[in-house]
Amino acid sequence: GPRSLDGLRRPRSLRYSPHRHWRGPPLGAASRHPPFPLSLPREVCYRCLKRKAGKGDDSRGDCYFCSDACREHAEGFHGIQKKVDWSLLDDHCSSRGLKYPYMVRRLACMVISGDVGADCLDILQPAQLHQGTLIEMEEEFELLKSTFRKAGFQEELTTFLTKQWYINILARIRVNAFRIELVASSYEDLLSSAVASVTCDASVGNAVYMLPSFYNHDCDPNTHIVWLENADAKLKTLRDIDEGEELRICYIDTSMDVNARQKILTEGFGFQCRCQRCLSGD
Ligand SMILES: C[S@@+](CC[C@H](N)C(=O)[O-])C[C@H]1O[C@@H](n2cnc3c(N)ncnc32)[C@H](O)[C@@H]1O
Repeated sequence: GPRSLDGLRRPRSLRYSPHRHWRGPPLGAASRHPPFPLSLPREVCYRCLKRKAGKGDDSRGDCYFCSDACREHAEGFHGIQKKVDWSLLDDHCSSRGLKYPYMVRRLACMVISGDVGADCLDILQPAQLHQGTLIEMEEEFELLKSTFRKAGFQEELTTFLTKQWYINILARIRVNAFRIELVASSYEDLLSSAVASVTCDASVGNAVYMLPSFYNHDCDPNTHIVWLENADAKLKTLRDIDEGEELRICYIDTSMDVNARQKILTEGFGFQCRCQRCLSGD
């Protein structure tokens, strides 16, 4: 059930106002998920997801970094990722429209390069997984493991990569990953993101954060997360919040009826919602 963390309770009342809440690169896994919408005439930074300034796509096939700092930070895991031929996994995921295996892949590269520990997401609450999902995951896991093996990585570098590890990570990513949609900065961007949202997913990537993962869901939330130019996020209050009141965000579209919301939360996120709105049948 929802745990409440003291850190997420407001020490003072909050006025309705934009409120910067956290900064910095997401921990664990941030990933531009291929197939990146080709209709988008812009690129985003491989590490922080910041948009490339200016037009054109002169870095096709390569990774774009918005700064030397991002390039340096990504050096470890990107170096590992570049040594591997990902075509089998890419084909598998793109034909099925899967995005989370890309996040596990990046995390695995981060573990191999020593950027993070294999247990870095263990503190997060996992989603409950159905049998069908578990079977799919076994296939993805075998593909990931054999891809590293074929690339000639020493066995001891990938001993953490067990079926249980894969399932453990996926179960956490599934309920804790944020879809990052950047606010359009220009009219052109607005047009291209409108095109993207019709043709495919408008998000530029997905990321797992630590503190924001502790926000429980509410179908009538009092806060909302926004991304402006990269994976740094802000928490905005949607109304006045009382002292001690729990800050809650909404994981889904609130305009759906109670049955549709419950279905998505159960099947997609792996939990049954027990917020006030659902309990009242609204
Ligand atoms: C992103 S985590 C939120 C933080 C989590 N409660 C914790 O203590 O780490 C999502 C998990 O919290 C629980 N949860 C969040 N909102 C809920 C709600 N409205 N009703 C029931 N469970 C909820 C579910 O177990 C879900 O899998």
